[in-house]
Amino acid sequence: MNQVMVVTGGSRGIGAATSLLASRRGYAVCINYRSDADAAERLRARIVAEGGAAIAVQADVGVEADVLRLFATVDAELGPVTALVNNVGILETQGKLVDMSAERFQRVFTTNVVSCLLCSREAVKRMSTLSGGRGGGIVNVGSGASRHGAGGVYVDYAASKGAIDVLTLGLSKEVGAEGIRVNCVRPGIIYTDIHASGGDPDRVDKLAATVPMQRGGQPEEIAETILWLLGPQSSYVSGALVDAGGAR
Ligand SMILES: NC(=O)c1ccc[n+]([C@@H]2O[C@H](COP(=O)([O-])OP(=O)(O)OC[C@H]3O[C@@H](n4cnc5c(N)ncnc54)[C@H](O)[C@@H]3O)[C@@H](O)[C@H]2O)c1
Repeated sequence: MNQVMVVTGGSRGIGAATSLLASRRGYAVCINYRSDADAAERLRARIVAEGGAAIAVQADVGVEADVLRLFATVDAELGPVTALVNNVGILETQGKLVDMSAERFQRVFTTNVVSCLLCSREAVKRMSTLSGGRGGGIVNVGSGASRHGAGGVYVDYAASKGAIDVLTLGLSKEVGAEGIRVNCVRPGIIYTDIHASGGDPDRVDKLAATVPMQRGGQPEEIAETILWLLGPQSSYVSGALVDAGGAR
């Protein structure tokens, strides 16, 4: 039977690199996207042109009804999910906590944390060996920000990534007996469009200069770590928070 992966926010950045690599490693892939249908369709077509299987599904994964529709579509078109990458994440403009609204906190937590809870719940229902599933793997994309507070300029984002760490630890214990491994990769400074939303276009280069390995990372390097965490080579790894940040 097919290995089926759902990648949330899979049309660009780390999500796109993961979708492409997963296809090359034999997964049928669901590329979830929220608004960029063109990018999702281009990636889907590229995967199919390479001989892979992929679908692109629009869904805001912070919205429960969208998540239910997403997983039902995957069931119908690819079969039950065996690997989930909770990749979506948003970063708003830099700022001080005292200037942040409750709406902003809610927006960041809904996208970064509630999405992870909703998608993980739907995946576990389908993967659990206790209810007839084949087992599987979940990788949450956290951030080094949960260790260092995102430099103190996005404390809301850092707090949401702290929640992802704890969600990983707790869920890995909850589903360990159900044939499901749950891990978290915590990227450092990676060259993607997320930095454009921070309000300082030079910030990513300034941050990359602070990395002990003397460079920022590429999305493909995080994708490799994610595929490792989902693959047989990491068969006894669960509940791990894996830093991929060049020692930063
Ligand atoms: N780039 C970095 O330096 C870095 C560092 C640490 C952690 N991360 C994390 O990596 C993950 C991927 O980020 P990226 O750097 O590739 O950024 P990105 O902005 O390129 O990709 C994020 C994707 O998620 C999508 N998305 C956002 N909200 C969504 C929603 N509600 N429903 C569906 N899709 C949604 C966006 O449209 C986008 O395609 C995020 O969780 C981010 O926090 C990135």
